[in-house]
Amino acid sequence: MADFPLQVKGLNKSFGKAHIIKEMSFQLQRGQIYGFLGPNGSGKTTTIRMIVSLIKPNSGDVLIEGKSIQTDRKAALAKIGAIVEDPDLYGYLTGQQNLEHFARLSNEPISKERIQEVVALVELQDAMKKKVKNYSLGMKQRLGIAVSLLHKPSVLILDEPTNGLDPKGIRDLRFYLQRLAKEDGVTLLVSSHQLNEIEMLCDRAIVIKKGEVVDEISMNESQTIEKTLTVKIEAKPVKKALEQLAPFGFVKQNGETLELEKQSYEDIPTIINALVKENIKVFGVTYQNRLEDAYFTLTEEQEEGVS
Ligand SMILES: Nc1ncnc2c1ncn2[C@@H]1O[C@H](COP(=O)(O)OP(=O)(O)OP(=O)(O)O)[C@@H](O)[C@H]1O
Repeated sequence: MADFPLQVKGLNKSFGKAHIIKEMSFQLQRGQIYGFLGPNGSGKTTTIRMIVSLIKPNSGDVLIEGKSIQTDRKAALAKIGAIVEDPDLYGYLTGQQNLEHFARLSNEPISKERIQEVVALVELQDAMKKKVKNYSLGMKQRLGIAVSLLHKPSVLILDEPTNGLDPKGIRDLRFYLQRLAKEDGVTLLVSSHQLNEIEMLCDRAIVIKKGEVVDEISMNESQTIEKTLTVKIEAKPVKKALEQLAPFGFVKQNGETLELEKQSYEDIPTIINALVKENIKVFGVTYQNRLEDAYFTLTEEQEEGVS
């Protein structure tokens, strides 16, 4: 039987007359990392706030490990961890003191060993005696994750966790989160606007628009199918470039730009070389990956058909 630690069932939410979330339903498989994508204002944060019971839906339910957030709230929340807004850390306390403080606040007893475990998980051992006000943003983010993991949740929800992180911070975070999923079987839902990051981090992505799920995309497919890029090339003379690109696959001409579908990243230099060696002038090369393509198709082009 399929194992879904988080099930969102027919959620609706209105603010005043505005119907913001409409029959939102999706479910997450255990140990998988899900991206939660959608344009600004599409309802990601509102949905997440309902999942973690910060606000009440008008109708529908959320089941966490089968427990209803409506009728069995305490049991449901015992299995979920989240960072929705900036984690509420105390700057004048050390990392260790912060963790001890949040451990005391927890409904369930949390052992000293568990504190050490979560510190090791986010690799903050060396920073435990340091005051949090002296932490980098990435370290604060990791401490926030450690706090949210104290009570051993099986589902972890992160709302735009890479906001403000530098590239190294983003990469480190990705490694911790992937380890959590693969080694500890934690199921993650991560909202973000960084499509490349979501593609690297996640197994699947749920795409929403105007408060409704429009699709669920598997990232594994895009990783296993090697040739996923649409390469766009501006080159002159266009006709000659078109001839040179033909052996690489289907070429679409869009004004001065040639679009070569289903290419792999590693092939880009070979493609450019084929043009340059024929004295064709290359003015620009861009590429779009599959998630980006899918995202824009789902959230923009459909717009005309709707409303
Ligand atoms: N408390 C509230 N009162 C009234 N309207 C609200 C409230 N919270 C959210 N909204 C509205 O609900 C809609 C969805 O907002 P939400 O923050 O969930 O979107 P989002 O997908 O998380 O956006 P972003 O990507 O910009 O963070 C927006 O139109 C927002 O103005």
